[in-house]
Amino acid sequence: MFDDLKRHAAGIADRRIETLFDSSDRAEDFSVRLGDMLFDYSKTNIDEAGRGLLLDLLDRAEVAVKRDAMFNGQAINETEGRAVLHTALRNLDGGPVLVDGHDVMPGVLETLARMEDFASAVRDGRFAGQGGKITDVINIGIGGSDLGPAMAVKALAPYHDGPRCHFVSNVDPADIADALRACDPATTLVIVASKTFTTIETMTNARTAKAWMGESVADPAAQFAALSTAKDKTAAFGIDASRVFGFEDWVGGRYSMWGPIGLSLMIAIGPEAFRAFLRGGQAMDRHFQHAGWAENMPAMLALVGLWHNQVLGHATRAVLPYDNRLARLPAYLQQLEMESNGKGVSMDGADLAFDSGPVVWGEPGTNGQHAFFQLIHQGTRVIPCEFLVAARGHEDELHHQHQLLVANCLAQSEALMRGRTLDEARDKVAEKFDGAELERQAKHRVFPGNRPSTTLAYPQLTPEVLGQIIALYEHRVFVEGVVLGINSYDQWGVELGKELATALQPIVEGGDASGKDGSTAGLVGFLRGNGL
Ligand SMILES: O=P(O)(O)OC[C@H]1O[C@](O)(CO)[C@@H](O)[C@@H]1O
Repeated sequence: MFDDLKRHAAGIADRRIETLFDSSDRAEDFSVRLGDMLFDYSKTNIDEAGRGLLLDLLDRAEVAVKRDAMFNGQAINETEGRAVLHTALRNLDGGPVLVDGHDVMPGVLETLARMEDFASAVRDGRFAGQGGKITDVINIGIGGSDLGPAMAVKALAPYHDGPRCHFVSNVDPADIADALRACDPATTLVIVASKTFTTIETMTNARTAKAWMGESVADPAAQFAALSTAKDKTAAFGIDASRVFGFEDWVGGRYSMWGPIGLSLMIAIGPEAFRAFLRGGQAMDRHFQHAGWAENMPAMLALVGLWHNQVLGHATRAVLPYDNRLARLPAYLQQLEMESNGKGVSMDGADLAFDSGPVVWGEPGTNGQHAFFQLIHQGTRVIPCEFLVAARGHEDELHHQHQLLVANCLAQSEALMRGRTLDEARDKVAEKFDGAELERQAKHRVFPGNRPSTTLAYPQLTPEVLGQIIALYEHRVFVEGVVLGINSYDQWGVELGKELATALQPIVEGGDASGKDGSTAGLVGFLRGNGL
């Protein structure tokens, strides 16, 4: 799949990225626009020929056919026999979407309307707790039932005019305990978010929250809502059907924030702003479906990823939002990308002949600059960086501070590309040192440069722009997955640990650990000896 590209890469191995800018319109040529969003990949070593070979991948993998199959509701999640239709959740004014001949859109729009009614009632007090208007919402969920809304509530803080939102995910009792301590049970709404309504962490925390509420109010279940595909289980938990917001198995957990799983976000920012978020996602869908590949933002973002990870062999990529409210975006993308494309076999069960998706990690700038950027600039491994930056923040009175943020973002990608030569480093320290000491000191100040980065730039982090960004990354994952020939929509790799945890529970509660391996038995013994 990648042989031609690897040969091409070998041929340009010594070429420096900045020399590509000798052609004056490179910045324009090697960037993609959607409305007022810009994806700039000119600071990579991709040239015209390399881009041509990358674009060939899309045809060879029949990405267009598979993209259409996804939007048309075919069961492209082959190992689970399911369609993949999170796009239907934001198909606000679109046409019918058929699954097995049945149009899912009336159901999607009806659920959206019910969510809007409920969110409005919570926000304006028509739905109240047993002690009055809802002041706090606790979303209990994990993975895709947590990361999306948690990331988005933080991202859209300037639009947050509803009750406070708390997100509890970890089975570590510290997580729920901290949230409960901050809330009054009589004015708190608990949302249990779980596609399956079986996830051990979520169900354990939900029971803890119900017991906590039961100590203070007469009818704790009346202050619970549920977001799930499993209505029998939400009923068994005691949550009235009027506060259950269902979805179908064609919405994957990590793709689910556009529907009921986004309820906490909708309560926080209001139905109108939530619709703007959906509209942003839908705009990216339309672009992905209709733009030619070279002008197609998700496709080009995917090809840049494949170039860096599968062709050049860089094992990780850093996501670096110079937008502090996107602090949870790297964690969100870790699930989206790594749970989707962290697979070792292709769709037909054959061992993958190349690397699976990369390790994704990151932190907002400028914080990262004072932490791990040292390694990105001077470490021996190349880490492709993906910057995100807005033209303006929401703090108009502090715009000068925002400008400083932007200067830092642009400076980092420039520094990564240009680096600093030994001669330049010598000049820096020539006044202080001479002779062998000058050489030694200068060496430490050399930056190899030639390190690739991309920048996604947008006017402001509005709900609509956030929708575009999230849908952009979703489609990127799809394209990369299709080219790699894997199923991006299952997650069998999370099962073994879950099974072993279930088997270990009776052992950590005092059972016999002798059947376990020496390390596990030893750790149980140590922890027991220290209060387990
Ligand atoms: O929404 P649920 O069913 O509780 O699942 C939570 C998360 O657990 C996973 O299944 C992985 O364990 C994720 O894919 C999912 O987002």
